[in-house]
Amino acid sequence: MLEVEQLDVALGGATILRRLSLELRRGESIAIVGPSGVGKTTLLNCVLGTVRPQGGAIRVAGTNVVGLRGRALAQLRASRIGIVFQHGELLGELSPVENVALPALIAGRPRNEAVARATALLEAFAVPQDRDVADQLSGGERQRTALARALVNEPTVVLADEPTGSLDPAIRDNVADVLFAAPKQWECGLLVVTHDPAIAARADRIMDLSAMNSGRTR
Ligand SMILES: Nc1ncnc2c1ncn2[C@@H]1O[C@H](COP(=O)(O)OP(=O)(O)OP(=O)(O)O)[C@@H](O)[C@H]1O
Repeated sequence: MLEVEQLDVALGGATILRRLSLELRRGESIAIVGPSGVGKTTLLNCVLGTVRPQGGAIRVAGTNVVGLRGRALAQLRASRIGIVFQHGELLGELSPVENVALPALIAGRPRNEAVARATALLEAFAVPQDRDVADQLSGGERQRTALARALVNEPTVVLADEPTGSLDPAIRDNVADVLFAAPKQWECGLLVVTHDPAIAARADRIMDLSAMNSGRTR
């Protein structure tokens, strides 16, 4: 699903990731942990193709992201990768269904199909659908909507950067239930960056970047 092989990344003259390898399989979740500045978000950005590594390969469903540009990169990202951010990053003035359907519409799916899939995902994640705009959703509902949006194009890989970081503990657990059920339920791989040990512990595997990055120099 996702193979990272011997990844070398330097930013601003400093080595961030060195010879980093990992393999994420279908139905599996991996928590990426490590101290602030170790390169967790940088790793996600490399998978997205927004940070270009100096060396190594990142294969998403067999296609190497490294070296892909422009339209080919955008297409791979849209069809194969879903993203969940810390604060949901929904479009507040659109409805929950519109937020979730949007990536499917951009990918060229017919409107009725996009709306039907968005509606089904929101229902599965118990997000109220009678709200006019996403700004009316609670924090937990927003994150569940963001996960629905990440899944709407049936991605190979879901990347989540501190997806529960802005939630209080009771709601955090509810969002984590939905998040960690996703790989098996929707047949994708899940890469979660987190500072929260309770969230990391729910992943199938934990990778500590400070331990994995051999010979890192700052
Ligand atoms: N565009 C850039 N140019 C130079 N340095 C950068 C750039 N982007 C990130 N960095 C640096 O790379 C290092 C890794 O950043 P990254 O955001 O990946 O860390 P992180 O592990 O996700 O940290 P946190 O847990 O605080 O979010 C940091 O020292 C950061 O300042």
